[in-house]
Amino acid sequence: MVKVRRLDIPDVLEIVPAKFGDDRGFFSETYNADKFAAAGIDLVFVQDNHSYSAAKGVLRGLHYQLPPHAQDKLVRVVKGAIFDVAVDIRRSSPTFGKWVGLEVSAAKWNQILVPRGFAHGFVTLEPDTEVVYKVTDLYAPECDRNIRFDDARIGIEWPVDVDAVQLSAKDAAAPGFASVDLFD
Ligand SMILES: Cc1cn([C@H]2C[C@H](O)[C@@H](COP(=O)(O)OP(=O)(O)O[C@H]3O[C@H](C)C(=O)[C@H](O)[C@H]3O)O2)c(=O)[nH]c1=O
Repeated sequence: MVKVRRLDIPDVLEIVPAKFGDDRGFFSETYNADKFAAAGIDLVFVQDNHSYSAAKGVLRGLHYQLPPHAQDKLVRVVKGAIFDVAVDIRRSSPTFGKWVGLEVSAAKWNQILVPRGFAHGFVTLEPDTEVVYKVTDLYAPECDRNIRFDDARIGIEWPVDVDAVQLSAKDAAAPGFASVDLFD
């Protein structure tokens, strides 16, 4: 049984797979193509990613890949917790420029589906956080783009002190929303 909930931007989904506990621990099918398709998530994933962030307040994003290598992302947290954000960057969308956020954590055992056409980012809420995610297209650096996490036009309400986040050099130098390549 896979529970699926549409977030305020309905293309972005929260997924909670079943978790079977016993006196040894637990077992969970964290992805099952048939069960996810039956729940409306009919995607073919071609790459798995795993990132570890040592500190609370590590912020990765906002990132996306342009077509022809746009990626849908199925994100979950195997240790710790993140505040995950998806930003609609499809010009033709009624929610263009809008963002939605969700706490994703090992404790909640939830996942977020961030479709292609969205910029993605997260900030860690705990130290030693490990994020694993499946993507529907391979890494293509030439199509990789980023947007400033604190762009005022998007107005993401990060639940951390944004003056104290830890960024990669690439993300610290990211352009503003007004000057990036978008989706049609
Ligand atoms: C994304 C990616 C990166 N890399 C290499 C490139 C760099 O040498 C190194 C770190 O890459 P980056 O700093 O882009 O990693 P993150 O800041 O965690 O970026 C990711 O985090 C945000 C939240 C995302 O949604 C994307 O999946 C991705 O952009 O891994 C690869 O070899 N393959 C890949 O698919």
